[in-house]
Amino acid sequence: MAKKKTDKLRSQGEEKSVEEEAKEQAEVEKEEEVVEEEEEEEEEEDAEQSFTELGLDPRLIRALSKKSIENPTPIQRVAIPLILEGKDVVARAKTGSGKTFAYLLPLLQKLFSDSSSSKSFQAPTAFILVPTRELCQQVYSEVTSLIELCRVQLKVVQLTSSMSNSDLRTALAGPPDILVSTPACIRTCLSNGILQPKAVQESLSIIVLDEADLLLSYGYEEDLKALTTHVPKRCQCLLMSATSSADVEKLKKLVLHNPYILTLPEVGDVKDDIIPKNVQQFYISCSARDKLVYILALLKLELVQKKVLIFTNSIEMSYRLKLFLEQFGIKSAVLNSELPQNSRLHMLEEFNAGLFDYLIVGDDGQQLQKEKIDNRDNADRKKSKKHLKQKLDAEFGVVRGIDFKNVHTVINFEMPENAAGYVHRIGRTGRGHNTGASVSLVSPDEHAVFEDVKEIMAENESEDSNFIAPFPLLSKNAVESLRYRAEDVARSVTKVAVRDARIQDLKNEILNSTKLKDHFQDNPKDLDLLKHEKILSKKDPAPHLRNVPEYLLDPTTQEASKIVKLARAAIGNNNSARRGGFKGKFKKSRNPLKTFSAEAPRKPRGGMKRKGQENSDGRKGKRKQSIE
Ligand SMILES: Nc1ncnc2c1ncn2[C@@H]1O[C@H](COP(=O)(O)OP(=O)(O)OP(=O)(O)O)[C@@H](O)[C@H]1O
Repeated sequence: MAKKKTDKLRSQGEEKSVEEEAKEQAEVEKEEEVVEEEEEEEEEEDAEQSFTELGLDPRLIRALSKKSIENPTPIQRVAIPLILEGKDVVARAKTGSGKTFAYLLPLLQKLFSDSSSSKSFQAPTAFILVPTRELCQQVYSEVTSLIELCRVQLKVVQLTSSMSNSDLRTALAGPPDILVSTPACIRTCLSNGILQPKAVQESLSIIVLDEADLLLSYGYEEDLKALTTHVPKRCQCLLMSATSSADVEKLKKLVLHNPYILTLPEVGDVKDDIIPKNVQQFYISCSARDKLVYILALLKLELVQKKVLIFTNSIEMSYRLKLFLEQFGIKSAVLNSELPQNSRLHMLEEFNAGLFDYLIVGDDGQQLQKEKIDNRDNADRKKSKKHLKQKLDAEFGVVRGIDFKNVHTVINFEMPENAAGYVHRIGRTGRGHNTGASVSLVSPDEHAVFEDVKEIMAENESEDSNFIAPFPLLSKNAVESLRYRAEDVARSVTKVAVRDARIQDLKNEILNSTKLKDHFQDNPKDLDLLKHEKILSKKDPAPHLRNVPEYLLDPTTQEASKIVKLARAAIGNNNSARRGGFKGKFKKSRNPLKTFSAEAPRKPRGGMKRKGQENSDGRKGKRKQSIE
């Protein structure tokens, strides 16, 4: 570059001595160096702007550092200073782009300085509203951990609609500084006089609507309307969303007074450019029947990197897959809407902590029914248009917003119902600054949805954009070499085995409850009862559990089943093998599901529940429904 400048000087036709030229050349070079240095510094500043430069409190920076988070993500770079300035903000950024810290960090910082004045208030200073209980728990954990690391005196509570009025009252006594909840629960608190509207008007200084694009589709519009009438004008409102849908626009008008809209360039429109660029996407075309062989090959031959999140479309298929993989020594856990809330959270924690590598998610859409809208009229809901939309959103109800940590690969064992579901599933990898990959097993009857997905990818295609390529690492021979064994084992995973596994998971959850352990210490007879029931059920299982009904078995499975029975008889051990036929091969302690220690009280039959006993989230016995 310096040379160019000197050439230019020459081209101007000036006659100079060699000495003068050398001097000039040196000056130009020096000048260039300075310019280059300045440019580099500017670039670095842009890319590496630190949390300190964003004006973040050193306590928060230290806390982040302890979590190995050193540099802000783009959304954090833009949002944090604005929120610190007190602006209302609508922030749209891809899933996994760090939106939670983008609002939590400035929110906490504001509360650090307000904490002394807020003590006279009768209601929390900050509300964080999310669509599901899982998200509630996730945000609550994140806030609690930051507060602990910062060593500040701030109190945070999470409230769910399933808590009794007295539990809600107890939680709100004080009051806490931060309340994490769903809109439905806040409405309950307001209408039951647990939260006084006047107190809210006086205290509330910041309200966050997280996963805003889901709040309306989850049916919270009326709840939000009920709350907004009590939100004071001076209250700062933040709206965080992964997409820019009509619902977000509606919500913006409903809640925000004078919003500062952050439209990050990488955020698309309804097509939702929300798959991180650092996720490589692959597909494998195969018949539905061959999917088990293919996934076995992928995992057994270690062709995908761990940790792996595997999506199916039903709980039944999830357990089938788990039992199938288990036969090959691949241990996994099933996350599904059937398991009680605390078990799901506990399983997530274990997966995130790296205690096991394969998590199968039954993305069955039922979770929504359990999670949202606790105390409202279902008949009305069924009639509403919203209900239809909720059904669609349920597609990613299990996964949306949940922060699965360090997932390297997402496998679509079954394709989701629609392209939006695909995008949300794939968005579980490549989060933060990580890279990731996805492999979708696509059968002929899933081609329509796959075509939709490809269309979306093509629309977003640019030089460094996403595309879906055939999975290159799996040869036909490799698949064929596993086919015989895989098909043999697949046949042994019967409907009854699947049902037993589901029931067993629920039982484990009951028996491993920490709170129940305390209860059993006080009431040993209750434990005897449960054990007795276990022994009885082992000795004398109901015929429909013991024997696979004929109509469920194809001839090969019947044959296999006979052989297994003969083999058992020959070794004189009818008890060691379980009804599923193979689960007993694995040690309890090594199965992640066996380590559940969910803290909620179980309410097994036989009146074991201690009066007033509470779940870890403050709820009183509500497990019965789940167990049944
Ligand atoms: N500055 C950062 N550096 C590195 N990792 C980060 C940073 N900020 C957040 N993360 C991590 O990135 C992951 C995704 O963050 P987060 O859950 O906030 O994303 P999100 O945008 O809210 O996604 P979603 O829309 O799916 O909820 C989390 O594990 C979080 O700890």
